[in-house]
Amino acid sequence: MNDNVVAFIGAGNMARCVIAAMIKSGYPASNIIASNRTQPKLTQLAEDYGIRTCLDNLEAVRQADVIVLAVKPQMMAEVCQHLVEHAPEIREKLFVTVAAGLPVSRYESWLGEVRLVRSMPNTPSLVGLGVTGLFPSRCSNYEKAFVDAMFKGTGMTVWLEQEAEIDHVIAVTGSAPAYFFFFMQAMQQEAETLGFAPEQAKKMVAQTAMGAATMALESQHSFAELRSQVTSKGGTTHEAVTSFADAGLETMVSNAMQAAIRRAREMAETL
Ligand SMILES: NC(=O)C1=CN([C@@H]2O[C@H](COP(=O)(O)OP(=O)(O)OC[C@H]3O[C@@H](n4cnc5c(N)ncnc54)[C@H](OP(=O)(O)O)[C@@H]3O)[C@@H](O)[C@H]2O)C=CC1
Ligand SMILES: O=C(O)[C@@H]1CCC=N1
Repeated sequence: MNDNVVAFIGAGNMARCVIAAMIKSGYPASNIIASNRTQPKLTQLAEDYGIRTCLDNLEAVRQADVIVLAVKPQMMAEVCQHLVEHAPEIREKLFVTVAAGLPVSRYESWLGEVRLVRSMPNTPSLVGLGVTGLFPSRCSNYEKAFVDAMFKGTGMTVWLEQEAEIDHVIAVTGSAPAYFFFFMQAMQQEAETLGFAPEQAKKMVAQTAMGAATMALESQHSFAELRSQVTSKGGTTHEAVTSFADAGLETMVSNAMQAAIRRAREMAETL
């Protein structure tokens, strides 16, 4: 499987996350190539992971068995149409896309009836603690197994039966690191107001988040039970949590997740 050459078109945040995961799980750097419209990120990727890079998307896809489309959704039509116009033979290759919003039918309108996996990783993939949702179209079992292995190093993979579930994965895991970062940012700000130095406050908050997440993963208890273990009757946590509840935390979270789903659907209609 490691003989397949994988080309990343677009070498931004998400390409970097997946490349890091592949290298970590032992994929040969010589079989990974990234192309980007500008040089700086390519130089960094080559330095960090020893992969091959180029500035020409066509050069990258011509060498590849698997093509990972990792540009922003707004750029995808232009990128796909350029590839297929100048290298129509790539229609025979396996495509993987990381883009939010764009449905399989849109890729088929640009590329024809290609074999494609829609993926939705998240940024913690960079440290092997991500979650990636995967939806296959026209793929063989071998190709699904290959893509699963490609993303295994991102952390956890979840194969989906319905394409619409990709939008749910966006809300639950794809966009979600930002929710936690926002929460931690707010906690750090308050910790600094209380007098902790910025670096110290950041570490205290992040360590607490990691501790809580690790406990949740290792424990059989529900989130509600774990929360109640922290909450002494008549104590401090009760006051803090009641303040969140009174401010409508659950509704806020639900609204935010639904907003992410709505935007993914809008993108599917407008891009
Ligand atoms: N960030 C995230 O958490 C997640 C993102 N995604 C999806 O991943 C995709 C990429 O997002 P992200 O990595 O954050 O975005 P980035 O902006 O970091 O990366 C996109 C890259 O594409 C390059 N690019 C743009 N146009 C072209 C082109 N014509 N040819 C070659 N390269 C090009 C850009 O180059 P330049 O350096 O010149 O700008 C940039 O490096 C999006 O579709 C997004 O929906 C999916 C899951 C999570
Ligand atoms: O914000 C976005 O559109 C992308 C998809 C999920 C995370 N980042």
